[in-house]
Amino acid sequence: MSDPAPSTSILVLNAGSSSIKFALFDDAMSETLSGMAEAIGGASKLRIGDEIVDSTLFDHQSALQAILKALDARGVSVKSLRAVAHRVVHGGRKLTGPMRVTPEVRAEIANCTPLAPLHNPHNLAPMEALAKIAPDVPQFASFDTSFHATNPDVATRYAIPKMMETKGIRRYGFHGLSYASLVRRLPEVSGENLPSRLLAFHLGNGASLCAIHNGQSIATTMGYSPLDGLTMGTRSGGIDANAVLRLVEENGLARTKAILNHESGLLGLSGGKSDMRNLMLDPSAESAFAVEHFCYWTLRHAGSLIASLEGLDAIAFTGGIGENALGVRARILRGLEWLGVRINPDFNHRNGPRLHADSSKVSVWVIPAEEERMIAMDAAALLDAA
Ligand SMILES: Nc1ncnc2c1ncn2[C@@H]1O[C@H](COP(=O)(O)OP(=O)(O)O)[C@@H](O)[C@H]1O
Ligand SMILES: CC(=O)OP(=O)(O)O
Ligand SMILES: [Mg+2]
Repeated sequence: MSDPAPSTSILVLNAGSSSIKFALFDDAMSETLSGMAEAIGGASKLRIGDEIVDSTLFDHQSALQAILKALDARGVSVKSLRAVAHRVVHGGRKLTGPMRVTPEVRAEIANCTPLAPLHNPHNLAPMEALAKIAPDVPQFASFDTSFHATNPDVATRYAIPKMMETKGIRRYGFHGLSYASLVRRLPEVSGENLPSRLLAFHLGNGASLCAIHNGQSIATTMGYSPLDGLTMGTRSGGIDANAVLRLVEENGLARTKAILNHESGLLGLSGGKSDMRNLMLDPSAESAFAVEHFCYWTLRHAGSLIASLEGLDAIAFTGGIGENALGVRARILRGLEWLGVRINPDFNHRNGPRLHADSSKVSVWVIPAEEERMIAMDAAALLDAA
């Protein structure tokens, strides 16, 4: 990697529910520096390249401070950046494509916080902090929801009265920046045209699937918020609305929100572990059940999306679990053997990029999520157009 070139660099901040990933891109869109604050609030680490520079990150705010300090120590001053570009998880109905961050945009992102409580506050806080520290540096936002704008109404409408729909109670879908980067990268990695019927598995702390038809999202497992669909690190995934109402009656609104967003999923099932790496190392029956629940529900949802695609040509895994947890991938792919999926175990051990055996009727790939590059490309296009 070349030296970071601060004055022409775009800094990308990608705050997930358990991590802040960051990367610097130069004018030629080469990544000059990247890192990640991971497992924030738990066994946290701040990594820059292969170096671990800090390990006590209590929350997203202290993680951001540690990132800015580490960048400064490497000669990268935020004040001299060309731009800072952010991932924003929920743009709601109004924020539908990449845009410059203005006070009005920040207010709308704040309005969408109830729809993505684990994410939007962490996306917004760095924008506000940087607007104070470096007011002259332009900031841009790219939205996880945008990629799913191509979903047909029948996929996005809940079967509830029209009045609710006009208030924005509908399915949006998330991880769109990851899926958009996967659509861009898959032909480059595979050396083949983009498959027509592609099922993408974004398996991270948050997890979702996306049915991609000729490069466009037609269905996805997350809905109104990133709570729906698969079993996740701390989120329940799909749960009957009447069960939620009963939880609210018995525990109140605030407690129920905390239970479903922060205390459920792998954490709730295992009795304390949300991190797939830790779960896979733990021999307890609870941890094994949590991993099986994750795989089983991923498969149940995969079946639904394969039906929406009317068949399947290719599968791609991405996200921290999708890219690294070979046992989870093997279990999920075993559950798809009825479709003619066959993998080469050696390829799976090497984390791909190709996983399928020659005899497979469906091609299977591991494509590292490049959300940061996608966000930097969006910001560069807006800067060039200005
Ligand atoms: N080598 C690995 N083996 C198994 N799981 C892994 C590995 N590396 C990362 N993970 C899992 O990936 C998840 C985090 O994924 P990531 O996409 O980084 O999350 P976020 O949703 O915060 O962006 C965690 O459950 C973590 O344990
Ligand atoms: C939308 C979402 O769940 O994001 P993450 O996986 O980064 O938590
Ligand atoms: Mg993520």
